[in-house]
Amino acid sequence: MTIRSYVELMKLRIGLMVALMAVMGYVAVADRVDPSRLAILACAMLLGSASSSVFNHFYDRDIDRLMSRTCRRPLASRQTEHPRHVLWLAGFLLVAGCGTALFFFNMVVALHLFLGAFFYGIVYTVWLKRRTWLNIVIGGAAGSFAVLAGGAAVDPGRWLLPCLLSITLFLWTPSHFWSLAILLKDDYAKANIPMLPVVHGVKATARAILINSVLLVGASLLPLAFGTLGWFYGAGAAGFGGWFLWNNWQLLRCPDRVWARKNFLGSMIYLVGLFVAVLVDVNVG
Ligand code: HEM
Ligand SMILES: CC(C)=CCC/C(C)=C/CC/C(C)=C/COP(=O)(O)OP(=O)(O)O
Repeated sequence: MTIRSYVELMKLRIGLMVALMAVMGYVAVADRVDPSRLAILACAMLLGSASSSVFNHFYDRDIDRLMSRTCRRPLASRQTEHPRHVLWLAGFLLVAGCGTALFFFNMVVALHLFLGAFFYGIVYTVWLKRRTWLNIVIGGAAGSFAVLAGGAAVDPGRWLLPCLLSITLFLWTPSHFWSLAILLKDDYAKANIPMLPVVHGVKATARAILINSVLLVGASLLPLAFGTLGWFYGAGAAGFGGWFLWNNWQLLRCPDRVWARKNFLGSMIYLVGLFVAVLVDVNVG
């Protein structure tokens, strides 16, 4: 396997977004942002996310082989005769991530980072993904731990706002993934993975996305309701939320691949929009 293959195992583009969520948790509660500590936090989250992604590649290599989107991945395409060796990389990354969090911040940050990796690598990948369409509803908590880790990096005692934002990220994940699952329905059916569109169909999935996103947008306004963020955030959360719900509504009216892709990409735009809304509110509000 090449270096490029090992980097591919880490799913770094997703890890960068996970790190961004930790940054969101940090800036939401920090009185003063220390750029060097923020960079260390982001690196620790990237290490934790990469660890669970490497394990996910290892554990899922059999089903990845069956899906057109994933069959060319390093372990699925048998770039190595001894895939088990990547578990040492996953372990090293996890120890490096948790050790960085413990050394530069505190035990709470390290615990949240570990739990994020555990929820993705074990709860979602091993226990749920192949068993139930609820896999993403429960496994989606993985990303929530990134926000909690970011808040705890400032002060574990300032837990309310990071908790409220982590509820938002928890509810964001199903809408994010189910949109993609509509696009990948045939792939998942080939691999016998019980994703919602495979089990209940595209229309039911589009309906579930809309219902879930109503809860998501409602939850995103909790920081305003609790007075932990101001109207700049509220306006941003309501604006981006309304735009995301409109996209979800179009997908329900026309549950095709075009709107599914728009919703998947829109889920990322929405999440970045929430991050910007937090940033503006804590700096301007
Ligand atoms: C267990 C929860 C999650 C599941 C099952 C999930 C599922 C997926 C899948 C299957 C992809 C396509 C990956 C590919 O084709 O390479 C993807 C892409 C992506 N996900 Fe998620 N996701 C989850 C949580 C998250 C979280 C927490 C974030 C960030 C906060 C996130 C951000 C992204 C991004 C940025 C991409 C596009 C990356 C790329 O194009 O390579 N996801 N997600
Ligand atoms: C704090 C911390 C370390 C959090 C971890 C957050 C995290 C990495 C969440 C999972 C993101 C993801 C790529 C899921 C896809 O898995 P999949 O197996 O459904 O996707 P695939 O089919 O593309 O492999």
